[in-house]
Formats: sequence, C-alpha cells, structure tokens
Amino acid sequence: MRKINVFDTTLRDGEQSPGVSLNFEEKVEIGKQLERLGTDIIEAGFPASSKGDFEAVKRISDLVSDSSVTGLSRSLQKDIDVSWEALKNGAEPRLHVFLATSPVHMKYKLGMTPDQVVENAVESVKYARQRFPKVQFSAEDACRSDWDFLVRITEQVIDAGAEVINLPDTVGYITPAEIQEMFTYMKENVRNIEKANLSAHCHDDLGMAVANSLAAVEGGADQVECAINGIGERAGNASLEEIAVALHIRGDYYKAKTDLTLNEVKRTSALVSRVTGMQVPNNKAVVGDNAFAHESGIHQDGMLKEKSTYEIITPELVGVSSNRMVLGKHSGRHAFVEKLKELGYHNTTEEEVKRVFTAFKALADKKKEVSDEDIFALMTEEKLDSSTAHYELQSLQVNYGTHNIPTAALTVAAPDGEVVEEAATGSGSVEAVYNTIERIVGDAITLKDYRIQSITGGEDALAEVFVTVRLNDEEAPGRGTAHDVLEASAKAYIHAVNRILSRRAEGMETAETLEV
Ligand SMILES: CC(=O)SCCNC(=O)CCNC(=O)[C@H](O)C(C)(C)COP(=O)(O)OP(=O)(O)OC[C@H]1O[C@@H](n2cnc3c(N)ncnc32)[C@H](O)[C@@H]1OP(=O)(O)O
Ligand SMILES: CC(C)C(=O)C(=O)O
Ligand SMILES: [Mg+2]
Repeated sequence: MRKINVFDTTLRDGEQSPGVSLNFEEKVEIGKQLERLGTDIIEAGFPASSKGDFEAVKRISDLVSDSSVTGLSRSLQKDIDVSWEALKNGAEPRLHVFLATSPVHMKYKLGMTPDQVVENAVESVKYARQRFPKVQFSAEDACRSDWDFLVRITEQVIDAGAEVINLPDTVGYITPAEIQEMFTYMKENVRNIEKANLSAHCHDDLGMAVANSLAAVEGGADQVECAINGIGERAGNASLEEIAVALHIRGDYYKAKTDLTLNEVKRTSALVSRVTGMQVPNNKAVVGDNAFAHESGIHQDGMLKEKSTYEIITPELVGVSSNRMVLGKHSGRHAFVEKLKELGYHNTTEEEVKRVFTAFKALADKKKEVSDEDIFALMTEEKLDSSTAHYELQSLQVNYGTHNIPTAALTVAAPDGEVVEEAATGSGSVEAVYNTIERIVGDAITLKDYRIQSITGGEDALAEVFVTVRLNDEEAPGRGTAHDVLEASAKAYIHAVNRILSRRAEGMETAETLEV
C-alpha cells in the first residue's frame, strides 16, 4: 500500500470560508485536534496576513510535534521572512510558497510574463531554503495552466530546493479523468520528479473536489490537501474525512492508505463545525448526522439481519458510537419489534404488536421521527387500555372560534358495542369535549385535575394529558396520548372513566391502588 500524506488546510484555506474567522484559542484547539487525528502536515495559517494569524501559527508550530506545521506565503521575501519567524521553533519547519501559473492569473492578476513567474518562483524557493529545511511550492491555478509550462516551472523549483510540488485546482474546474491524466503527465515528463512529491489541492465548485483528489492519487499524487468538513474558499476544499475513508474502505482499488487515526474523525468534524459555526449537513458523507441512520423498513430489516447489507462504513471506524434506526413513516414491523425489545417489551403478544404498530404508523404519518418516548407512550396506552377498555373514542370534532360557543361532537364505542354519537357545548374546547363524554356515559362526571405536557420537543411532539375524574362517588386518574391536545384530553377522560367502570366490574374498592 502506498502511503498518502494528508495535508490539512482547515486553518488556512478552511478559514477562508466566507463568514469564518477563528481567534487564537480556536485555532490552537483545532490544531491540537488535527495532531490527534494524525494529519501529516497542518497548514496553520498565513503568517503575513495578520498579527493574529502570525501568533496562532507560531503557537501551533511550537506546540505540535507529531505533525509537521506549515504556513502559506506569497512569492515575496517579506512574506517568507514573517513565516520563518512564526515557524522557526517548530519540530519540522516547512514553508508553503505559491505563485500562479495559469495564463489568466499571470496576465491579469500578477501582471507578469511566464518567464518572470518562473524566475520569481525559483528565487523564492532558493530564498526560503536558506531558512526552511522543507519547502513546498504551489503552482496556483495549475489545473488551468499549460502542462508543458507546469513541467518547466516544476523542474526549476525542484532544482531550487522544493521537495513538494502542489498542483491545485484553485477554481474547482477540472474533471477526475483530466486531473489523473495531468498527474500522470507530470510524473512521466518532469525530469527530476524523483526528488519531489506531488500534491493535489482541489476545490469543490463543481462538486468534484473529493473525486478529483482521489483521481490525482490514481495519477500518482503522493499528498492530498483537504479540509475538515470540506470547508474553504467559495464552495470549499476537498473534505478530509471523505478522502481518508474512501482510501480506507476502497484500499483494494486505490492501493493507497493514510496514517490517520480514523476514529478521531467525528470528534474533529464536530469541533470544527462548532468553532466555525458552519453546520455539517445531515446527509454529508461520513460525518453527517444521517451517515449511519437507517429509516426505511426494507433497509432496517436488512441491517437487523446482516449489517453489511446497507452499511459499508462502520460507525465505530470514524468514532461514532453506533448506527441509528430511525422509526418513521417508512419503517417496517421488524425494526418496530426490535425497538420494543430494546425498550424492554419482551413479552408482547402478536395482537398487541399489531395494534401498537397501527398506532405507530398513524403517528409516523404526522410526525417526522417517532422517538423512544413516543413508543413508550403508545405501549403504555395499549397495556392500560387493553386491560380496562370500556368506552373507546372513535372520532372527535371540535368547533372553536373566539366569538362562538365551543362545540364538540364525538363518536364513541360504548361497552355494549353500540356506537354512540353525541355533541355538547362548553365554555372552552376541552369542557365541550368533556360535557359530550358525560352525555355519552349518562352519569355526572367531575373533572378534579387536568395536566398536560409534551412528549419530546418540537412542534410535532405528542401531547400527553393526565386527569383525575370523579364518577358518582369514585375517583380515578386517566392518561391520554395523541398528536392533538384535544384528542389526548378526550382519551385521558375516557381512560379515567373506564378505570372506574372496570374497578366496579372487578369489585375493587379504592382508586389509590391504580397508578397512572
Ligand atoms: C488560492 C488562495 O487561496 S491564495 C491565498 C489567499 N488567501 C488570502 O489572501 C488571505 C490572506 N491575505 C491577506 O491578508 C492579504 O491579501 C495580504 C496581507 C496577503 C496582502 O494584502 P495587500 O497587500 O493589501 O494586497 P491585496 O490582497 O489587496 O492584493 C494582493 C497582492 O498580492 C499579489 N499576489 C498575489 N499572489 C501573489 C503571490 N503568490 N506572490 C506574490 N504576490 C502575489 C497580487 O498581485 C497583489 O499585488 P499588487 O498589490 O501588486 O497588485
Ligand atoms: C494557495 C493554493 C494552494 C490554494 O489554496 C489554491 O490554489 O486553491
Ligand atoms: Mg485553495
């Protein structure tokens, strides 16, 4: 397996993300984590760009010893001098100097001829080598540069002492097939290529940064430059975690590997996301919240039978504790039963599972994700209702308006199997519902206590209502769960009434023995 050096530029190109500016402590914290992750080279910043960046690069360079720390510099002696001051005490001081080589950059941005660019690059590399033991030269916008011009400048900067030549796709323009061919061309045509490593630095403007980096590896690149979570200028850089995991999982194809400690990937991603304020999309490969979550029934069933059916990366590989089975509208019975077991329901009958699964599907139609608490609530309701059911709510309609008298209409299955329809008014919607139930039961019922809470957070959470009611001389608590508060209120009231009736039927004497 060929070893690919990982050059992390989160703290330099990554910080060039619009809206991101890291302070000293934040940069140092990320620098230490990048060392734990095992990146070969950390580009800690651009020392000549500001005093703050200078201090951060210096601190990281002083602190970090397991990774080599570098800083970016224009092809100017004053930038190189400042970089040396920042990096000179590091374990392995390394300079990254760049100059553009594409026709458009040379003509319009630099105002230099190709000959002047070669001369300037060679001078800078020689000047840098008087201080730095290791110098990397980047031919900015290499992927829009003439290949023979790239061969010429590469040969000369290698002769001047550069040991790493980076060929960036500065504007994210190239395709995988082209970049592979370009690296192969350089390997075959640069006369002194054996004295240097080739590096790829890809941007994601066309969404091909990772694919291009991997294709560059196929073409012979020895180093990839990338950023955590793919952050960076404009659409960002190639994402470090995606390249690293692709090389790990498809080592059979790339015949290449990195020395990263992959189980530090998730932690590093979370740190960078928190500190930069750039959120990781849920569907982001490797580090997104959904990367190890399975929602659909067929996938969950496959996962329960054999994980490799739908998971090519184990969550543990990148430091995620486990995969997640998300119960939602696409989930099936296998995953549902598994969840019941996980929640401690081992002795459920087929009938129970059938009823609760139907309730679960109905809830999942209204709610994006059904939580453990939701399932617990459905199961508790099933257990209590099946042992005491007499009245059963079938439908409910409430008419409420700020200038109308609230009116409720309910359809309820009575203990004798008859389906009763009734309506009543009240001073509020809940009272209208309760007055209707009272009519259906045909006895005086008094509400002694009413409490409501939401199960889990969010606008689509289940409502849970607790009541205490008095029917004739007896009191009982009741509990109801539903997506809607009025339905939960009706269910709680009926539940309490059912308990009293059930107690009567069983000849029980006290209400206190029943707990909600
Ligand atoms: C592809 C990349 O990511 S390159 C890195 C980009 N990163 C950054 O620019 C972040 C840090 N930059 C900065 O803080 C500032 O731009 C500084 C301190 C470097 C320079 O600031 P200023 O002196 O105000 O110059 P300004 O940024 O406006 O213009 C850039 C100058 O550098 C020149 N330049 C650009 N690249 C190079 C290079 N590799 N070598 C030498 N000069 C260069 C430009 O031609 C321009 O020169 P001019 O003033 O003679 O026209
Ligand atoms: C400075 C270089 C390496 C760069 O960031 C680019 O060309 O994108
Ligand atoms: Mg870049």
